[in-house]
Amino acid sequence: MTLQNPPVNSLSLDFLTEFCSALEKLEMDKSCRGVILTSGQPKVFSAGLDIMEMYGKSPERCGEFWRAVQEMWLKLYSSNMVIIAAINGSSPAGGCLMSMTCDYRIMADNPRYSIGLNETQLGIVAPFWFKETMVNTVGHRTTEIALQLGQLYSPTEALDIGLVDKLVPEDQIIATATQTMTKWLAVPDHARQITKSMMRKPTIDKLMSKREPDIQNFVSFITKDPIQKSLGLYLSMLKKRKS
Ligand SMILES: CCCC/C=C\CC(=O)SCCNC(=O)CCNC(=O)[C@H](O)C(C)(C)COP(=O)(O)OP(=O)(O)OC[C@H]1O[C@@H](n2cnc3c(N)ncnc32)[C@H](O)[C@@H]1OP(=O)(O)O
Repeated sequence: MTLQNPPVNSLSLDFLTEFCSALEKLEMDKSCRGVILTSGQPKVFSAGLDIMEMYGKSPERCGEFWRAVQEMWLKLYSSNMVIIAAINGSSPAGGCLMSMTCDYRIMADNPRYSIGLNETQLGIVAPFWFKETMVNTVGHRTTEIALQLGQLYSPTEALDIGLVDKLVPEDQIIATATQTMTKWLAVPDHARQITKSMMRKPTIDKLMSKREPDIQNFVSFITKDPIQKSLGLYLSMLKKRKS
């Protein structure tokens, strides 16, 4: 699957809806046992959640957006397929979350790229299921530091802490992902799927049982004046940096 939402694959409501529907089709297709997730945009895997979906929007619209973010995470994290992330660019915040839902992460070895959950840098707080996905990936202590600082890691640093599993030159990323997929698909599906579910089920069940309060939480947090102000400042910083 190639992410195509120019310019930076930000995760808008429309894009998330289309992504989930495409993933669902693959999930139901019994001939499809694995997916390689990559970006069709240069230099960026995904810029994370579309900040415009959280800035100046009505509570109803924010709620609809957050449900779509939850759905994307639930579909990816609980997928029966082998999902390999071929991270061919920067992957901050929601982009890092998306990568962490995959079974294996291969990143392009380019020091200009970065990956991590940088929410605190925007003045917002990663919800419990973002936090738990990271704990499940890199461990508690590393997550504590990473989340409080809103740390973005270079590919080498990400490999050191286990946030990605392998670095390769960018032009070899799909070939490496394909070789890795062959290895994963050699394991009998039922045994691998049960094992995957055993590892991830507690975190998935937790969000499933708290979906509505999590939406309410997000809406009441994101629509607060100081949070809107922080997002506005961050957006203008992004635009200024460009000019
Ligand atoms: C309770 C709340 C919990 C919320 C949980 C998760 C939050 C998130 O996921 S918030 C999103 C966090 N994302 C970021 O901080 C990334 C911001 N973007 C960047 O750092 C860079 O854009 C990036 C490294 C991805 C790419 O750099 P460039 O290739 O140099 O592109 P530009 O910076 O010039 O960006 C092009 C264009 O896109 C706009 N943009 C970038 N990111 C986003 C985004 N996440 N949402 C919306 N729009 C984004 C950027 O402003 C530029 O716009 P124009 O100036 O209008 O062209």
